[in-house]
Amino acid sequence: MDILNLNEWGLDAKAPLYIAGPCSVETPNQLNTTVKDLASRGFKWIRGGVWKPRTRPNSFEGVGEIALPWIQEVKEKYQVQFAIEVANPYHVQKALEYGIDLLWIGARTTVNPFAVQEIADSLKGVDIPVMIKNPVNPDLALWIGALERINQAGIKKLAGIHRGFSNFNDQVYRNSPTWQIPLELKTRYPNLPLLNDPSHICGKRDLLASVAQMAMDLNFDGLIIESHFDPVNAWSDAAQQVTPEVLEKLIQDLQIRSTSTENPIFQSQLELIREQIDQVDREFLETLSRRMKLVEKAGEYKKLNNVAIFQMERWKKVFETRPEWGTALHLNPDFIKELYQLVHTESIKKQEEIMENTGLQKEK
Ligand SMILES: O=C(O)C(=O)C[C@]1(C(=O)O)C=C[C@@H](O)C=C1
Repeated sequence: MDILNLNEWGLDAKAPLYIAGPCSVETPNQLNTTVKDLASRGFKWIRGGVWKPRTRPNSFEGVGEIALPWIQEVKEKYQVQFAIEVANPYHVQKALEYGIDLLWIGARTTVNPFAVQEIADSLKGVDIPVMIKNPVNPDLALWIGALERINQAGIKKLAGIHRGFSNFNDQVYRNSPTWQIPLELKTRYPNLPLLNDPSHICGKRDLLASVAQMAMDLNFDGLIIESHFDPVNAWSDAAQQVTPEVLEKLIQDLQIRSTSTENPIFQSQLELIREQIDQVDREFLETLSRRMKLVEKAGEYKKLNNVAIFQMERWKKVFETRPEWGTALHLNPDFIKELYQLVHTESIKKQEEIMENTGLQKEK
């Protein structure tokens, strides 16, 4: 993809870029009060939903295009850049008509290649930054596909927004962060600016700071956070918005880390640690390979005796004891559970291969 760095956007956009503002634009007064406060605290990029795709009907779906002249007014009054969500070519047309500075495509639109393509077609020949939120489901290819469609329409001021992924029963987050997906995106497209949206990941105010810090620790290029002058009475997403004052404090408290350092002592120390990690990984893989050889042996033995691959009692025991052993070694038991689930799946696959090479009847 042919993408520009944030500092090449020519819009005073450099990392970390903070975009703050209400979930939805509600009234001229709500917009004015919130933007005035944010601008006085140095926020130059404001967000505000005009059209709101909601999961279920009968919830507030945004005030619609009547908000656009209100936005124009606050942009002028407080000298801020304004970002809104677009979900179809009509939204794009209206946003451009009213001088909106940045467009974002929401998670529910990113999942639909037809919708994204229609937006892309309506952006041909237009020079405006576009940010694309991850699709609601954890599908990296779909996210990349949307970025490619918009990029192919000639948009080089392009960025991703990580807003987390829908989940069935995450007890902590509204949308599971599943950090490995945005990290994989960044690995594949190192110059693609990537923002984090703690508001939609957290769903509640008290988690915002920790997720925002995690994003900074992982080298995200900025944050898009919801802020409302009166969060509790917000018409949408009341639980996850914070006042401009709270937001300013949250951002001041963030530890911003650099990607690397020129400090030669740091470099040589890190190099030393990495050599040790290489060595440990070799030993780790040799151990894993030894385990797999034993699993193969067990598979051969089962084949000879026509015994089923899956041994529930044994597996239950393994799955119970390994997290305990891990805990004693200061390892996170949930991590060990995930690890052993993968290991067991691989064991079964290996033993399946062994069974398939036999003339004996496979038990189900
Ligand atoms: O104990 C066995 O029977 C094995 O084959 C090993 C193993 C494992 O990976 O630990 C694999 C499959 C069984 O379901 C249970 C355990």
